[in-house]
Amino acid sequence: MTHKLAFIGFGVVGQGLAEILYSKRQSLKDAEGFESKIVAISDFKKGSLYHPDGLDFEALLEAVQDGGTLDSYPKADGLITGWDSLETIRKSNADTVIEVSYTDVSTGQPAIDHCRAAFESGKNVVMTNKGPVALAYQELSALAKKHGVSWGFEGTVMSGTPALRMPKLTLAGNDITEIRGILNGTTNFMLMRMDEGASYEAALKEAQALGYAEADPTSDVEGLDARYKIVILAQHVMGMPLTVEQVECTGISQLTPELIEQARMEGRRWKLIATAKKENGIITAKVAAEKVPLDDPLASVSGALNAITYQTDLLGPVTLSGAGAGKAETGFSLLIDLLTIARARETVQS
Ligand SMILES: NC(=O)C1=CN([C@@H]2O[C@H](COP(=O)(O)OP(=O)(O)OC[C@H]3O[C@@H](n4cnc5c(N)ncnc54)[C@H](OP(=O)(O)O)[C@@H]3O)[C@@H](O)[C@H]2O)C=CC1
Ligand SMILES: N[C@@H](CC=O)C(=O)O
Repeated sequence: MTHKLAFIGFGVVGQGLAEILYSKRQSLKDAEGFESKIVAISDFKKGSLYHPDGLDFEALLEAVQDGGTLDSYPKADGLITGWDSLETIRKSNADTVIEVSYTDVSTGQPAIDHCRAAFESGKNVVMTNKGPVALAYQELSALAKKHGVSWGFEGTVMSGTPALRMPKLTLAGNDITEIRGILNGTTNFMLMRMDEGASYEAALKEAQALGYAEADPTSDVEGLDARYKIVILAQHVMGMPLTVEQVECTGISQLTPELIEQARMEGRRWKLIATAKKENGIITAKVAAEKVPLDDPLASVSGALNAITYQTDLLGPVTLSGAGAGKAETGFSLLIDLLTIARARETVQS
């Protein structure tokens, strides 16, 4: 069967997934039996399109990448324009909603409502938006279950690097007592560039141009994005209730060239580290810039790479390193969530 997709948001990550689905369509069909079509896109400024028979991948990407909007997409019989996000979720014939709108770090909205509307309409959601997972994990997990649909959010932590799926599947049976890692690509990239002599402002601009930063980069530089991610890890991987407010949080905006130089003289490097620790059934978590010694494995994680160490009772420390942000890297996280849904559907049908 062909998977019918509705995109809410069509920025860096949305286009990243669309490019992968188009460029790998044959190999996905051959290797996985996976076929998809985009039936709808609803984006604030770029516009909204819906066609129940599917939109043309190439024409969509050409319109948005050449003109910045979907306005030049060819008009065809049956094409509907102008639906907002909730209309698109409720009225389209999609079976899966791809939620790739902005992460709102105060309320998680409107993405939480997007998930509610999708689940209540019997649609799966795959998303990279961290708000709903960090702020409404219990409610939305229960709602998806009640409606018999799937909720995938691998890309909310470390883009396509399997920071959620790897521990849940392959470390199952372990007690994970501590998680420590570099969870934000923008700040890790900025710290590398500042260590090389770039100014804070220039380093941030570069990270934005490379598609790593949040729409409001305050979330990156003040540690709010990493705070959401450690909350997601605590809830989903450690199975511990943790709220955003319980996580002490500082970012990197206070780091001056002098502080960076001083760390270098001490044989250390600044890194934005997120930690969650479980002791006697109580979880504590924080996000803060730390001067790590050069022999700490996290010291050599550079650019937009991220790394995470899971402290397990049966295996000891297990470290995973890989991309933390980026267009194709995060587009891939949505693909693996889609393939997981497709494989489960095949298993049920066979
Ligand atoms: N970039 C990355 O490397 C990663 C990003 N993420 C997360 O993925 C999500 C998407 O990121 P990214 O693609 O980089 O962000 P972009 O800002 O490039 O794209 C977001 C798109 O969503 C649109 N949008 C925002 N709110 C709505 C809404 N309510 N309805 C319809 N469209 C909306 C925006 O519209 P417009 O701008 O046209 O007004 C924009 O085109 C974010 O939540 C981010 O936190 C997660 C992991 C990595
Ligand atoms: N802005 C985020 C994007 C991925 O979550 C980051 O830089 O890590």
